[in-house]
Amino acid sequence: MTESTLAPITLPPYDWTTIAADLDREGWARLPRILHPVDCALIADLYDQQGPFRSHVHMARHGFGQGEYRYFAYPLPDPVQALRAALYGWLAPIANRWHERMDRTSRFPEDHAAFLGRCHAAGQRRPTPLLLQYGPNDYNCLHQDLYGEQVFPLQVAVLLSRPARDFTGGEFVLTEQRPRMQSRPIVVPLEQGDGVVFAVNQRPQRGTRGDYRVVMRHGVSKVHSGKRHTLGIIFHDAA
Ligand SMILES: O=C(O)CCC(=O)C(=O)O
Ligand SMILES: [Fe+2]
Repeated sequence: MTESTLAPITLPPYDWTTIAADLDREGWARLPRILHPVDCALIADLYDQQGPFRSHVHMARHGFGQGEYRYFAYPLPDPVQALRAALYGWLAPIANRWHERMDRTSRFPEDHAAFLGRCHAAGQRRPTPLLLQYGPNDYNCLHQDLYGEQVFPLQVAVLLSRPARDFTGGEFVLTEQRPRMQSRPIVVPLEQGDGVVFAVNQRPQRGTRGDYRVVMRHGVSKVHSGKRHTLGIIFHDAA
């Protein structure tokens, strides 16, 4: 199938007040049915084409886990570009509140193009949206997608495959590291087309004596059978 068969993407009418409250409380929130199953299949099918990508990473070679991913090249395929820009618009105010609560001085512009301008000026010019592919026994070690000093504190992953039908195992996992405490594990059940928005690294947590910072990481448990594809949307570009 060709890229041109991908229809324009608009976001479902989410309740962003509830999403913001979930993010504040838990550090993640579900974005149900952000992509239609047809678009999920079309985007996953891009994986085997050369054209849309700038690089190909075999995770085992870097100690990142087992499985592979490809970073999209600019210009991004329409639906990826549309999702990235639309999601940023809703997430930037939440990111700004988080920065304020964490006593960070920088604030994010309303518009994603303006934030990318800042990344590019800082030497972070390479696109970071990616397509991941996992087969049997593949997994993704806990990590943080940091690519330079410019960091947007939230990112989104969209499950493109059907759990139990296309693959088994392969759960999306988060950990939360609180000061002076052991890490807390979180499993996020996703259906095909569901997105999850989550903290890239630090986030503020409300405590009895004001806000403190917790550190989050994300990864994927071992895939037992089948093939699992994910679309990753990271808002900062890479050096
Ligand atoms: O495959 C997944 O669910 C996780 C992908 C990931 O690490 C990312 O989108 O940054
Ligand atoms: Fe990641």
